[in-house]
Amino acid sequence: MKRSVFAVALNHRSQTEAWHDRFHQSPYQTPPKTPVWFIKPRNTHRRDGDTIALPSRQQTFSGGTLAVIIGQTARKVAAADAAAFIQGYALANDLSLAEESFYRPAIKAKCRDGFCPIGEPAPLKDISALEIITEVNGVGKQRWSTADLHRNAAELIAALSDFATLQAGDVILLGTPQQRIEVNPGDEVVIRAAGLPPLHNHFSTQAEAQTQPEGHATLFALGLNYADHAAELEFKAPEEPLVFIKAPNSLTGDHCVSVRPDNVDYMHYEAELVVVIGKTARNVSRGQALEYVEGYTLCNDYAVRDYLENYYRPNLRVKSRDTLTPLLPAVVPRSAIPDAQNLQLKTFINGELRQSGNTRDMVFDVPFLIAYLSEFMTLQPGDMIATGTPKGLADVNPGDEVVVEIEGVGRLTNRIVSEQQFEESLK
Ligand SMILES: O=C(O)C/C=C\CC(=O)C(=O)O
Ligand SMILES: [Mg+2]
Repeated sequence: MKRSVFAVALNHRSQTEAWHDRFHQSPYQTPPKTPVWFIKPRNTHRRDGDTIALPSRQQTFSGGTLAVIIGQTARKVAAADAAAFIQGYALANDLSLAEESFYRPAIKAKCRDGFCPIGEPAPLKDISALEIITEVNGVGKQRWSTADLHRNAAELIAALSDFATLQAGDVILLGTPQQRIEVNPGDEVVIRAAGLPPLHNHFSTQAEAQTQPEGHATLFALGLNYADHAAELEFKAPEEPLVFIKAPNSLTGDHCVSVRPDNVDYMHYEAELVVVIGKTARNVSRGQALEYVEGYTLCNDYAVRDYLENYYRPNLRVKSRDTLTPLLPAVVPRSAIPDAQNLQLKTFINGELRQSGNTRDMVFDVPFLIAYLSEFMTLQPGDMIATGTPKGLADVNPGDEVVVEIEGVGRLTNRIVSEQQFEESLK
């Protein structure tokens, strides 16, 4: 079953109390206005009873939480109606390295292999004050209540489905308290809550590789991976890849529409080379990395800058909106692209050239990115890496035709429509 696992940070009162002063300082400036979403991609997914390998020389923390399972397609659902879209609940463990910052997406801390085991589902009538208990080696270590969450399941379904259409089987993790329990190799951890099957996992230094990953292919994206684009946004080029994950609901195809939300000031295009993984990659060296590439395609990584907040920036509400990742379906085999680090990228708006760059200007090249990600995540065939965009961004408006073209890879055309036009088209 293909599914997406969404999670939310800073949703527990103990977290916002602990971070209160920091929220008013750089880089955050103000407390988050909207849920701080992140994605637990398919390499993190495990089941009850699975053994989970812990990274060496780094502290890993348990994050027992409640998972809400979506039962039917949910698009722009009001909180008052959300119950009809909930199939059931399960226990989950949102494992993480230390949460030292909420500014940029925490891929290395939260998306490591096995960092999201989810238990068996069951229906529950009332989760308004459900106690989530964590036991380590048979000893109760943590107990927290869903009554202390800022947003409940219905409110989170409403917030997420407002910009990302959810499908049956999708999951939302409701959050974790500030205090986290450290887990070590040899530990047996059980997450319990009344009315739900417990979630048992053994932790070790080694674990069997994930056989058939269940979730959607992961679409990684790079922020500020061209120094000239970083400069135009008044950032320095990052010293480590700025990786975020785009949700599959945002994908659309060639000659499709992309929806510009009404009442926003700035939605811009981003021409990007996309690498498609062709075979399972884990701990791959930079020198071997291209052997794991099936081929290349291209995407338009649109962004609605009005929705940027300094929490897991760029946040899902900016980058994972329905229809805002047009992707060329055809993949050009690696053999046909002798040097992916020397390709011209162009964007045309209504026939006028507006963006032009070359993949040689990437801050982190394709082999580096594959080696970097595969050091802590198993990359599977079908996973993709959108490698960032060069400078030359501009606003787009309803009626605009946007063409992204990458030398030797292809040409992707899409048209901008308003939210109102799009809603009309669905009737
Ligand atoms: O934080 C920002 O303003 C920019 C983040 C991502 C930009 C992006 O998608 C790209 O550089 O490509
Ligand atoms: Mg981008």
